[in-house]
Formats: sequence, structure tokens, C-alpha cells
Amino acid sequence: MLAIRDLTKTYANGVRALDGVTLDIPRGMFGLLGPNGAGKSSLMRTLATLQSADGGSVTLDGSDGPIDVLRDKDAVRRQLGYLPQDFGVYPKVSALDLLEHFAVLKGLTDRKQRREVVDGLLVQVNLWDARKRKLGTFSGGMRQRFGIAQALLGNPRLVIVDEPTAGLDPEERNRFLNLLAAIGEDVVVILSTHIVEDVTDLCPTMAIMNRGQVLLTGRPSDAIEALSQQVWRKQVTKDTLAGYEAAHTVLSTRLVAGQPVIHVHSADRPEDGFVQIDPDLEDVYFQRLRLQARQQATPAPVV
Ligand SMILES: Nc1ncnc2c1ncn2[C@@H]1O[C@H](COP(=O)(O)OP(=O)(O)OP(=O)(O)O)[C@@H](O)[C@H]1O
Repeated sequence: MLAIRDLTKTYANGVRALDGVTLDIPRGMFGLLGPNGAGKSSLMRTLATLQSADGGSVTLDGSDGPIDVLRDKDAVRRQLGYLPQDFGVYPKVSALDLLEHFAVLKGLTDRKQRREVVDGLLVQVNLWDARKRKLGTFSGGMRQRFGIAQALLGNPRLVIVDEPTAGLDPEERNRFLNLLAAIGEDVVVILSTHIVEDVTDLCPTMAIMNRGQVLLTGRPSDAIEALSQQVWRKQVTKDTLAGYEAAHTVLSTRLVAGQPVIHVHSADRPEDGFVQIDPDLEDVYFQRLRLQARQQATPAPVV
């Protein structure tokens, strides 16, 4: 549905934000997971035609055949819904009025048809009762749901949502993610996030990205399965933590009731006191980041 091949981008300051990104993104929800600075927004903005790439290609299966995303920007925009990371709204305008305004910009010129679409979207994102309220009075979650309504104007086939759940409380986050999941199976929805649970809960396929590179792509369940029987947990003390970090591949450290609990990646029991656990996507995520850090720290062999 969306084929990305060897996409590269280096900013004027020398930062290589996209370093040969190759991905096949099918219909449905696709999670793009990575830490701050991984290059997620650079990729999202490139797909949304807001910035250019230095090299590579992107092809979208449009309703009238394949679209060259890097060149045929107008065609992409007709099929695109985008919720940027820093989606600003006019605080003094009502949700209904602003959505109407966006609908006009999207080319919905017939008043009756526009009203039907706008009303339908306000119902879909559960903002019908709040439609006459000024956007400045909306909570973060309501604002994000409004952002989805504007992104869905014009029935896009490609919906890009950049870090939408940052700053939402758990209830708002759930409501927002359920809304995304319900958008439809015929469209590509790319959800960029640094929150692992967003992907675990919602995305049949995903990629992990860091330093401009794709570290893993596929189904979360396959990636988790591939780590099975290789993740070990132990509660340690703060004094011994550094020793464990030096001796083992520590994936993560979490304080539980004030005591560090570590997850270690190892084919065999690392030492006494470690308990084997079922890995989750967070273990996969940290394992890939560790692996990349190790590979990049190792000088290339001289041949
Ligand atoms: N316009 C720009 N000019 C120069 N460097 C940039 C620009 N935009 C992003 N970068 C740098 O490119 C790298 C990738 O940034 P990007 O915003 O794509 O990452 P991200 O994964 O979306 O992270 P975040 O969650 O922090 O937005 C970072 O090192 C960032 O500082």
C-alpha cells in the first residue's frame, strides 16, 4: 500500500535524520516506534509532502493507481489526512466552525454536503455535544480528537498521526486510540509514538526506528516471540546495579518499591537469582536499541 525505499535526509546542520529508510506499510494501523530524535517526525513530514527527501522513493497505492509521493505532491495531498505533533487550534473559534472552515479548504464547496460530512465527523470523534464550544476550552484529548476529525476530511487513504498521545491522561489516551483503531481497514494509518503500549495495544504491524534507521519491522507478536526464553528478571540493589550493567546486557531498569528491577537479555540464565519471564514489546524495543548502540560503537572490520 505504501512502499518506502532507501529514503535519506540530511539537514543543513549535518544531522542525518533519515539514513536509508526502507519500509512496506500495509492497510490498517502501523506503529512507528522510536525515542526522541529517532527521525519519526522527519519521516512523517516527508510522507505528508511537507519536506523533501535527499534520495529514495515512496509509492502510495492511490484510488487511481500508484502515486509517486516525493514528486506528485498534489495527488498525495488529495489522499492524505495529517495530524501533526504540534497541532494548533484557534482558541476562540468553535469546533463546528473550524471544522467547516477546514472542510471548505479541502474543497467541500457544496454547503449541504459539507454540513453532512462535518456533522458526521463530529459524531464519529465524539465531539457532537461539544461542537459549539470554543476550542480553547477543550482538554488535550478533545483537541486531539478534533485533530483527527480534520484529518479525516475528504476520506483520506493515508492518515498520518504524529505522537498523538503525549500528554493525554490514560482515559483520554484510550478513547483516542479506540477512535484511531475504528478508522477503517481500507486506509493506511501511521501512528508515530515513543510510547510502546500504544503500539502493543493497537498495531498489527510496526517498525522500530532510531538514528534515522529502521531497526526492526513486522508484527509485534513475531518480534516478541523471537525473544522468548531470552529475557530474565532480577531485583537487585542500587549498589550492585552498575556491576550487573557491566556484566550483562541489561535491557531496562525499573524501580519497584524503591528497588531496581532489571531485565537482562541472555540465551542462558545469567546467574543465580534470575527468573525467566515472558518478553513484551518493551523488551524487544530496548534489545534493538542496545544492539544498534553496540554495532555503532564497534569499528567496522578492516579487510
Ligand atoms: N529542521 C531541522 N533542522 C535540523 N535538524 C533537525 C530538524 N528537524 C529535526 N532535526 C533533527 O533530526 C533528528 C530527527 O528528528 P525528528 O524530529 O525527525 O525525530 P523524532 O523521532 O520525531 O523525535 P521527536 O519525538 O523528538 O520529535 C533529530 O536529531 C533532530 O534534532
